[in-house]
Amino acid sequence: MAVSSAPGKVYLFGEHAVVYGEPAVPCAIEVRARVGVEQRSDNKLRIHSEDLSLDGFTVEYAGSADERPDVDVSESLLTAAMGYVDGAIEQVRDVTGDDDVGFDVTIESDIPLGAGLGSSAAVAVAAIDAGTRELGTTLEIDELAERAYQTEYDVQGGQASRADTFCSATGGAVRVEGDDCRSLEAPDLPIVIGFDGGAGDTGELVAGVRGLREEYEFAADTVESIGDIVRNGEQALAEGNIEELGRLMNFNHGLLSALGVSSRSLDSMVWAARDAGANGAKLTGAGGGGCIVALDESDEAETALSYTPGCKDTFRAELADTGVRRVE
Ligand SMILES: Nc1ncnc2c1ncn2[C@@H]1O[C@H](COP(=O)(O)OP(=O)(O)O)[C@@H](O)[C@H]1O
Ligand SMILES: C[C@@](O)(CCOP(=O)(O)O)CC(=O)O
Ligand SMILES: [Mg+2]
Repeated sequence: MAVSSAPGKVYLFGEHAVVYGEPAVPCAIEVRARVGVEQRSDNKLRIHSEDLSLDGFTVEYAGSADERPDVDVSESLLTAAMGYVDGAIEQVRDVTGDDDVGFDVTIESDIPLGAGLGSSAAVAVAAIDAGTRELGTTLEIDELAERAYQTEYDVQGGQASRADTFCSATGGAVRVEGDDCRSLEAPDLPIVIGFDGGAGDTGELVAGVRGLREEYEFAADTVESIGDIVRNGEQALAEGNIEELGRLMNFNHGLLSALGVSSRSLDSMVWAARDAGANGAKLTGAGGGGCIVALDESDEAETALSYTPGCKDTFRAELADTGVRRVE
């Protein structure tokens, strides 16, 4: 068996706009998905996941949808849950040229699902890395990131950026603009996360922004303005200017909100953090529900969030310097 782990991430700036070629700056954080992959003697795929928003489940099937057995979870949840793992295993088969190989896949994840912390990218990166290693191939990080991106692209209906997957594969802070992906020097940032306990559907939210952008020129301009914020944000990050980073994050949240991807609970967590003196706060990832990211050196934002109705969990996140980790 091969086991790999990969980190989740927060977006300092640029989610959604990055799908249309604007730059984005995500940072990997120390919450991880661990995926174990073991080759089977038949061609079946067995997926066991411990940390979905259900009590864990196991499915075993031979690859085609109609061969999937009934399990005690809703069809939509199961399809969503298996999409990324199926896609990752497709990539493993493509690398090794072995189309008939079966696997037992075990997923353990600390990353809340669908909450904007990049659980999908972490699962795809770790599964492709462990699966290819199980068959004797160790991928270069760039190829691993590219193949994980292909998985997200396929599952999200052809609407995805390379930001999450590159960040999860390489770790640290990164800058992604189209297919140009690079690592950035970043100071140790005082990152605080607030989580409303909910989730958003990435594919649907991306489609919503796409629709607005096609319908209104001002929505397209809003997407471009997010790109301008990111370019300023890179400068502030290089200078370690936390005040400026916070101000730009606030601005970025406002534009995401204008694009319809915030929610009442995300907005209340953002305001709770700001009122408590955070340098800035914004939603992270696709939005709709899930997490906000704030910058605050003191404990005030975390304390305020813990008393905020609608905030289910709050914690400080360490930057993850390492991306994919080859555990076994
Ligand atoms: N522990 C897990 N086990 C199986 N699949 C997972 C797990 N964590 C995440 N996933 C996959 O990732 C999807 C969520 O990804 P997405 O909607 O992009 O949100 P995010 O990446 O912000 O968490 C889930 O529907 C599931 O397919
Ligand atoms: C909205 C988007 O920019 C980020 C989605 O992040 P997450 O899956 O919600 O963590 C989509 C993408 O870049 O593929
Ligand atoms: Mg995702």
